[in-house]
Amino acid sequence: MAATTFEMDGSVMEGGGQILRLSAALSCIHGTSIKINKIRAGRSTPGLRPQHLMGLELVRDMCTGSLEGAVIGSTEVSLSPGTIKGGSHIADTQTAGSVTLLMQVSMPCALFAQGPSELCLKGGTNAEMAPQIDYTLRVFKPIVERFGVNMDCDLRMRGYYPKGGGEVVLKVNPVKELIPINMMERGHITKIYGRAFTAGVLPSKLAKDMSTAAVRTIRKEIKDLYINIQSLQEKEKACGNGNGIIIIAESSTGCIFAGSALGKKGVYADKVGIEAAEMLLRNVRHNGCVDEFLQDQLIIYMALAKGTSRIRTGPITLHTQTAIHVAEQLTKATFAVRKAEDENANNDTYIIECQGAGVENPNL
Ligand SMILES: Nc1ncnc2c1ncn2[C@@H]1O[C@H](COP(=O)(O)OP(=O)(O)OP(=O)(O)O)[C@@H](O)[C@H]1O
Repeated sequence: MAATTFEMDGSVMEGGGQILRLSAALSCIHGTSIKINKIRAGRSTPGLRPQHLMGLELVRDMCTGSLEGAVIGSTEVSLSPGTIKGGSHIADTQTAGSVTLLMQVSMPCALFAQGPSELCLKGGTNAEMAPQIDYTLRVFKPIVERFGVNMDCDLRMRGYYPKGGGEVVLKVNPVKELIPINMMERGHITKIYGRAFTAGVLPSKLAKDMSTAAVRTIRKEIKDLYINIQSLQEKEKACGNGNGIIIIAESSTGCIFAGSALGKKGVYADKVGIEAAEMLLRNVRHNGCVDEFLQDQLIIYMALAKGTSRIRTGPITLHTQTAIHVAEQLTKATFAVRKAEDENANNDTYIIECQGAGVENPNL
């Protein structure tokens, strides 16, 4: 391993898998070795879980690097990256480990590759504590494309907890550099829509119950918009049993927000619908341009972009604070967070500003 190995403390702030994903991706992009210790020390089962391990192995393969200490349960790993070549790679969590979190770790690397990448990612597509694939496709994708990202994602099979079995194929073209984004005008909400689904042996009534309860909850606060939440029974292209909902709101200025939830044993379907609706309302109320999840997911792109990015958002999450901490340690980007004080701001409106590092793809 090269003498300049950076050490990252995996236990700081959020202390979860996100530190690992961001550190590995940035190490890969910069071609600098990294050692991450105290991995997921903030979690009840510390160390690498299948999703984290597969994510690290995927990054190692993408950058023809080497990985030490990467086994399930490990709390310390070292990554020595080589060149990011592009090409086809497969990562299979063999569990319901989230494919969207595999996308989180691998996509930034693919952007700085020598050529196009095609990544076949297997696991859970609609998993707890992670973006549902519908969130990644309908909320994350259109916004991240504003950085100049060119991606395509083919959802081949949905998979749920505990079986997994989902599959997506992600195609990413490399970029010379990323463009900064400016999302400061929230405008007004013009559209609310979504999907409530059941799959496998679960009755289709659950989807209707989730949808009805969600619409009723949103109606209490937003009275003048048609809310179109489709109830679907996944028949083909779905592995195992599951139910869940995602509700998306769009604004007149192109902002996109979501609230989502998944069914759990013993939880009534209408509760699942209400949970998603309340999440959406919470994210619409703060008058920002991105929701509480997109907030942390955009940080790495802001940090890599060439120039100043600004996003208006709600209260800064611990995930976002952690992402900023990692990005400032591993890139030359600097972030400033302040309260918004214009006439459209309320007590919960904040602005994240980033002087991006302007990382250039040396391979193009
Ligand atoms: N409902 C949701 N909608 C969209 N994104 C979500 C949602 N829930 C979580 N996320 C995103 O998923 C990521 C979760 O990161 P986190 O580090 O907590 O997960 P992890 O790798 O599973 O690790 P750990 O098990 O250690 O928590 C974050 O980027 C967060 O914004």
